[in-house]
Amino acid sequence: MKQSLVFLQPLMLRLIVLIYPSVRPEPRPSLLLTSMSANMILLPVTGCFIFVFWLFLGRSTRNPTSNFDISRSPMVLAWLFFTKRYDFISDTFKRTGQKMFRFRVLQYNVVALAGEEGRKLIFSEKNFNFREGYRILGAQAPRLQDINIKTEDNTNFAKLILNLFRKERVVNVTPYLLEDAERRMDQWGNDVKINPFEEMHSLVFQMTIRMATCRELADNLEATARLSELFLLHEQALSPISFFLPWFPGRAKQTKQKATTAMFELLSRYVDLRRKSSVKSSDVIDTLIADGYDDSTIIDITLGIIFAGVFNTGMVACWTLIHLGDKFKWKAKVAEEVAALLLNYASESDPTQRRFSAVPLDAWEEEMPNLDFVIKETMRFNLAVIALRRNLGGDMVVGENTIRDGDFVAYSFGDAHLNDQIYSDPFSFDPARFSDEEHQDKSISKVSLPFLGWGAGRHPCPGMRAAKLEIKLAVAMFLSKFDYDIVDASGKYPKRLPRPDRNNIQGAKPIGDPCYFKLQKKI
Ligand code: HEM
Repeated sequence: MKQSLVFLQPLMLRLIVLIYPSVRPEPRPSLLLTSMSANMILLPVTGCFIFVFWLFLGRSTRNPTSNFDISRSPMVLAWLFFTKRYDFISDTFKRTGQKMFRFRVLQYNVVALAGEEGRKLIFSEKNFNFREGYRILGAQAPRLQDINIKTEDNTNFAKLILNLFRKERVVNVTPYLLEDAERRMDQWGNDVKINPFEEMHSLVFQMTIRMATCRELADNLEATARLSELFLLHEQALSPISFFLPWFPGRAKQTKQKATTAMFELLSRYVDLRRKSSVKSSDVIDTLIADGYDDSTIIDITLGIIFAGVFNTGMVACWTLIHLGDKFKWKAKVAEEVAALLLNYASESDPTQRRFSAVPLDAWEEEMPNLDFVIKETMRFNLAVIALRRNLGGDMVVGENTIRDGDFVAYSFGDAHLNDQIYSDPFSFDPARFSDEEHQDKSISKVSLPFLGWGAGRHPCPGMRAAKLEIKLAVAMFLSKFDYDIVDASGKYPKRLPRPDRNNIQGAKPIGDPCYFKLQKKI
């Protein structure tokens, strides 16, 4: 079988090369099959050829005898890397007992790193490119270039975000974020059951839209809900095929393009509205207009911000409340902290939103140590990011191995966050490990970069201030408005709480039976 396939190898390559311009070395217009019907037949047939070709014949790795190289079919490795990324990396490190291994994902080499040295390397090496790492192998943001809309080059996205989320702008938007939170929570009512991964997530989405666009859009709940649906549609279109064969004109590509076009049209209306308005504000769209960006670039930037924030921020807020609902001592501590903050800065007789708005940004950022520990522990426990980079600086020798020019480099946050040499009993949720209480984890301070939740080294998260504030405002308002119990569909405390899907590359989605919050209004 294998021998006959070897014989067919050049033939298959020729066929692929003839049909698809994107993999052809040189254009040959006369041989291009252009009709739709021909394509509809040829695409699946060629897809099968590609599959068989890679499954059986793709080179495993350059040196299958070394322990560094994982010798399995690149197609199987690609599948594992797409569907079971976290498990595949952790299991392979466990099995090999090494701190570094290389594997092939279709045409790409990926070097996975582990341990303190690996961590320091990936976060500090200047030749490891962040953008290139995520562009091909990371979760895919909606991009206007996918619908053939040109934008200005915006290479320093991180710097732009730091500027957009500088202190005075965040201070201006805070009262409106609180208004969003209060309005939503009042709608939830009393003695009701809500699904946090829907209701809380949707609130944080609205807050992110407010942070990232303009107040007209954030105030329009219908338009915000539509945008949320479109992000979900775009996310759901991500499949192994769309990932590794982005040019393949299948349903996933069409869905992604449809969703991106609809997002573009929706956001265009608001950019246009703000451009025509005579009253300027400090909202992101107005700031970008004032900085001279064209409409497409403004939309591309806002899509990038929403994408960067939306899955993580909403998920961290939801998981924080799940953990608090399970750890009564911490729920009480954080609720007391919120009450003390309000007492300190606001008059008790004022309405809720005004009391919360009276708390200065510095106090939200610095005077909530218990909520800080809980959020940090939530991120340690739940976020299973696989950091990605691409080596663009030539071959690099690391110990006995070489990371070649063009290789991708991957590091699983779980290697630090769920490591029992750094965090005692890492699968138990215990915010005290970060506190100065006696049962803090002493080993945390003895290693480099033990906590990576907000990035580290050359790429710290520039959205941290905005994201942390959204989470704190939503959680604080929730705790001051409600007593809540976690319940399952039958109304009882769940036998097992939901767990984060560590293999999901789009964020820590819950797996297991759904759980709900049973709410009792306090005020
Ligand atoms: C809870 C929410 C968030 C979490 C947990 C989070 C986490 C992270 C992490 C871990 C990294 C580093 C990734 C790596 O090294 O490979 C990062 C980078 C980044 N984050 Fe966030 N982030 C959040 C919210 C946001 C928001 C709201 C924005 C935008 C406003 C944002 C924009 C970015 C950008 C642009 C980078 C890349 C920085 C660079 O290129 O140097 N993030 N984030």
